[in-house]
Amino acid sequence: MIELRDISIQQGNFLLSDINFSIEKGEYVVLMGKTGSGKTTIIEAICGLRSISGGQILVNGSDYTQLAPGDRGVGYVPQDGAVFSHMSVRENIQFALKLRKWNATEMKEQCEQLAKILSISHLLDRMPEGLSGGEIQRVALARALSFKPDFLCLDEPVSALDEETKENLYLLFEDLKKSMNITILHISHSTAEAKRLADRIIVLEDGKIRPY
Ligand SMILES: Nc1ncnc2c1ncn2[C@@H]1O[C@H](COP(=O)(O)OP(=O)(O)OP(=O)(O)O)[C@@H](O)[C@H]1O
Repeated sequence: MIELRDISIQQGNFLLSDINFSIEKGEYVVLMGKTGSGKTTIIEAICGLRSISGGQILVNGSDYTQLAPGDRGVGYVPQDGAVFSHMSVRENIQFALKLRKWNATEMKEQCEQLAKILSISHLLDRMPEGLSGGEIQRVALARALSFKPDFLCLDEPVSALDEETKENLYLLFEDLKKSMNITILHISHSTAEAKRLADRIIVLEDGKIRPY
């Protein structure tokens, strides 16, 4: 279970305060809200990529608030993919595995299995420059899933994809939840997508979290 307790974040003139919500183990929660309402800010705080000015982030009762991003076990798919431009697709996908000292055979197997699932096997030896938006999203997803995270944060992960690829990814997300019991927090602007995937939808409005 992940719990945000009285989180406040100040960046420039933008302030979020007293953000409280929790997500049960294995639950799929979709976070909605107007553009600029602070959804990415919240997800990045959970991943340890934004500093918070108050409150606590608890995972299974342990305080993660000050933990380095790499020690949180959170897989993150940023809004624009944000793949590392100086690394090949394969190196991007294996990045977190290298940090975790997987051996070369395990890294190769895991990378190739994910690439197959996400239909990017033919891209493994390409550099990110020139990849399409949809290809970048799938590389980012493979990178986030590589180390088998317990918790996955998805920031509009299918926004650049065609309907058929979107549907394939929805099936993949549903399978991750069912077969691997991964806890998922997914930002979406699509009510249809949220209803299709979520166990629960929450909305960030006027700086507060409320149920849909
Ligand atoms: N470093 C920063 N300094 C000042 N303001 C910032 C900074 N980073 C983000 N903001 C502001 O914080 C607000 C929330 O941004 P955030 O990206 O979290 O919104 P969002 O809900 O994810 O939006 P969208 O749906 O458009 O992706 C925005 O007004 C943004 O301009």
